[in-house]
This record gives sequence, C-alpha cells and structure tokens, in this order.
Amino acid sequence: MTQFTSDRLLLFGATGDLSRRMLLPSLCALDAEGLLGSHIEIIGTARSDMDDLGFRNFAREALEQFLPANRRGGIAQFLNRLSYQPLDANDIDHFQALAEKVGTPEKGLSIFLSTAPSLFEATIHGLEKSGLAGPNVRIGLEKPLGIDLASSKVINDAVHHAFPEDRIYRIDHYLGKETVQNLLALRFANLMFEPLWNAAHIDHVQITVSETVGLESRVGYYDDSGALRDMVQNHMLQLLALVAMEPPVSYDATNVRDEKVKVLRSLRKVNVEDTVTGQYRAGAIGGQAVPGYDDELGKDSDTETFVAIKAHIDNWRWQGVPFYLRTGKRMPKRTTEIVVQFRDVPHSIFTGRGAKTVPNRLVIGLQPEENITLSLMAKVPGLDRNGYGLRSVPLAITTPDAFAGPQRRIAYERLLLDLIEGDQTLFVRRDEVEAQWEWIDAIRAGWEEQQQTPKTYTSGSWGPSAAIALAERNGVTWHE
Ligand SMILES: NC(=O)C1=CN([C@@H]2O[C@H](COP(=O)(O)OP(=O)(O)OC[C@H]3O[C@@H](n4cnc5c(N)ncnc54)[C@H](OP(=O)(O)O)[C@@H]3O)[C@@H](O)[C@H]2O)C=CC1
Ligand SMILES: O=C1O[C@H](COP(=O)(O)O)[C@@H](O)[C@H](O)[C@H]1O
Repeated sequence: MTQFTSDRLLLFGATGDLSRRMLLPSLCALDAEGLLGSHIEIIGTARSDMDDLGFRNFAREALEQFLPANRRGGIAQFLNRLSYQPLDANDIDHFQALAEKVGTPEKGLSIFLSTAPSLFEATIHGLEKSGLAGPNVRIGLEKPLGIDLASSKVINDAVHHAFPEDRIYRIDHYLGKETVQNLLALRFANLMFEPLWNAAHIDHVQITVSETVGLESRVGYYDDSGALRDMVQNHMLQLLALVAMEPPVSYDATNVRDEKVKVLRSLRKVNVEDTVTGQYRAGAIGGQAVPGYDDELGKDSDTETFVAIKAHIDNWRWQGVPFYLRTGKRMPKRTTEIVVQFRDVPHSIFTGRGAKTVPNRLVIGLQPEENITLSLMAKVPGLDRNGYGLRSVPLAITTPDAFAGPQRRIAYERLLLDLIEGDQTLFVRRDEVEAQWEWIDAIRAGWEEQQQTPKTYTSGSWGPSAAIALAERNGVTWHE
C-alpha cells in the first residue's frame, strides 16, 4: 500500500456516461461529507472543448440529475474544486498543458482512466512523458481490461511500463458494493458458517445477475463483448471468488487477493455442454413492450446477451460442488444474488410422522435490495391432530432496521475514496485478471470449436429453456 492521500484527482473521460452517472456524483457525495480532504482539486479531461466554467456547468447538470435530492447539499463547494483541460489522448503534445493544469500536488495525485481501454497505452505514454507518472501518483483503470488474455496482457504491460502494481487500481465496481463486502463479514466474522462452508455441507451455489435493461447506449461496445466478457469475466468471477476463497490471514490487499486468485486458478475448464447462451427477442418487461436485441442493434448478431454456466472449483473445499452462474439482459427483474444451497439433513427423524425436511438455503441479495436470508426448518405450531408439520421459514439476517442510518452509497464512492487514500483491497490484481481471462478464453474457444450460437429468448423471461434444463439435469432449480 502506497502511503499518501492524494490531494489532486485527474479524471480522464470526464465528459463520458460513467463520469456523469457515477463518478462525479460519488465524488460530490464524498466531498459533502468532508471525506476528500479540504484541499482536494479535481481536474477533468476529455476531447470536448470546454473551459473550467463549462465543465462546472456540465458537472452541475449531472449532479442534479444523478444525485438523490437529499445528497445535493455539497454541490456548490464541490463545483469549486473542479477544473478542466481539453486533451486528445492520442496527441502526445496535449499532455504538457495537462501537466501544467494539474500542477504540483502537495501530497499526491490519483488518476482515473474512465475511457475506452484502447486509449490506455497512449494515455500512459503521455503521462510518462509529461511527468505525470511519478512516485506520488497512482492510477485507477476502468473495465474492460481487454477482450481476452492476450489483449489484457498488452494493457497491463503498457500500464506497468509507468506504474508498479502497488500503484495500479483495477476497478471492478461490484467490489465497491456494500453487500459484497458484507459477504466477507458474514463468512469470517461469524463462527457458525465457516465449519459448514464446504463440499460436505453445501450442495451447490447459484450466482445470478439479471438485468431488465437491454443494450442502452452502449451498442458498439456490447456487441463486441457479450455477456460472458461483460459480466462473467469480472463481476461474477469476483463474487464466486469471494464465496469460495479460504479465510485470508487478514483483511488486507495482499492476503485477500492471494486467496481470491487461488480460487480463480482452481476453476475447472468448462465443457460446452455445461454452458447455455441466449439472445433476447422482443417481449415485455413489467408490462412494457421492449424490442429484440437484433432490432436494437439494427442487424443480426451472434453476440450472447445471456449466459448460464455450471462451473467447478477443483480444490479440497469445493470438490463436487457445482457453482451455477447466470446473467442476462432483458430478464423479468433486476436481481443480483448469491444462493448457497446446503445439503439435506443426513437422516430425518420426522419421516415416520409424514413430515419432510427442506435443506437450508442462504440467499445473499445484493440488488435491488441488500439483504441476507437464511431459510430454516421450523415446526408448524399446533397440536398436530392432522399430521406433523414442518416448514421452511426465512430468517432475515440483515434487516434494514439493523443498520438504519447509514446512507446507501454508490459503489464508486467507496472505490474512489480507496484510490485517493491508497487502499488496494477492493481492487483487482493483475494475476486475478489474467486467471479470469484464461478461464473465459477457454469457454469462448469451446463455443467457437463447436460453433455454438445463442438460442433466442423472449424479453421478460429467464432466458432460454436450455438454461433451466442445465440446472434441472442436476436436480437443481434456479432461485427466482
Ligand atoms: N457507462 C457505464 O455504465 C460503464 C462504463 N464502463 C467503462 O468505462 C469506460 C468509459 O465508459 P463511458 O463513460 O460509458 O464511455 P463514453 O463513451 O460515454 O465516454 C468516453 C469518454 O472518453 C472521452 N474520450 C473519447 N476519446 C478520447 C480521446 N481520444 N482522448 C481523450 N478522451 C477521449 C470522451 O469524451 P470526448 O468525446 O469529449 O473526448 C468521454 O469523456 C469504458 O471503458 C466503459 O466500457 C464500465 C462499466 C460501466
Ligand atoms: O459492468 C457492467 O455492469 C452493469 C451492471 O452493473 P450494476 O451495478 O447495475 O449491476 C451492466 O449493465 C453493464 O453491461 C456492465 O458493463
């Protein structure tokens, strides 16, 4: 961990969608709480021709649109911290003026690249040449880090040319989500789960990220990516790694990432038969008619907007426990959840009385609500004149009431603050990214070899029927 708190933040891609919707609102919210320090200066840069005032107006509009009304108190103070320098990252001559605009930070500079990764190499080169890559500078990188292992290595090599690993912060915004971090508290701050957290007691794990949105405005990007690269390679594999990892020695960047990478390296090569891909067609979500992917795109495409995978982790803890991953666009509802399905009791003492036990299940909901629910068997109250009754009842482990008070934050608030303060625990290390890509590349190679193209599914459904069959073949029902 590099020990300085940055007093300058340089934001590339400052006029982009991510900046408007997430980064500027997060920074403003942090500043309003005094968390960025009283001397922080934020310099935005992109090609658009604007001066400081133009950028402040741009930011004001974004904040008024994307910050909840009860968090807008600090806008005026925040806008005063902003300045702007136009720059084309492909033009090396533009970087000197940028360096002059940034000036000399008293403590340190954090840089955040919220641009297409195709610009990273030129940007790093410009930063180096203009003296903006010194020892008191750290750099944050937005995803996607490449489209496969080879291209991710090229990006990482380019960044490493100017920055050592301990000053590189690769973003996976899922790691900034509160419930994702709470997963670690659940597993490692409680005694009761860890002894059961293994193949002897867990039947399978499901990880679902379903979205109701379609292509949105990201047509060019998404059609070259698809669900496997867009969601599984990063967010879903990070969730899987956090569920499956061994207890780290301590909650710090090295120990947590050491354990995650071991899981990622233990992922078994997936058989094509254990995957299902889909592409949405016109349908309806929440009573609203929506067009198909091909209609939105304006052409035919073989890009998958849905993927389901039965994965295995080849290590002692997880031998024989399938991890079912499923993500898709235009699904019936927006949900991100992890379901840990325990095995049934080894022997039921209630069978003679006609009552059946249902295996316990832990559901960790990340979105739209953050909640953790454990289903436990309980006796149905009564004198049992009509037979003995057992029922599975949900026990809410984290209720909103338990933590009434703290604001629900944008994931980027946490990550931007950690970048500024220099804590890498919630950022992805190079070896993790590479292990993720290695596994993903093998899946894609299998699809190509067997010429697997996506099956269609109606928008508003849970994907192609083959995805349901993938689970049912193994006696599993997707949690909905
Ligand atoms: N939007 C989202 O929800 C998410 C985005 N991402 C990733 O974040 C990155 C940014 O995404 P997003 O904001 O949506 O993209 P946008 O296309 O909306 O924004 C791109 C930004 O880069 C700037 N830019 C483009 N070309 C150049 C150049 N040659 N030199 C300098 N600046 C340039 C653009 O400004 P200008 O045109 O003025 O130069 C703009 O500020 C991408 O890698 C994306 O995949 C990741 C997760 C979610
Ligand atoms: O990284 C991405 O994530 C979003 C989903 O993020 P969430 O926080 O809303 O769950 C996804 O829509 C997008 O395609 C992908 O690039």
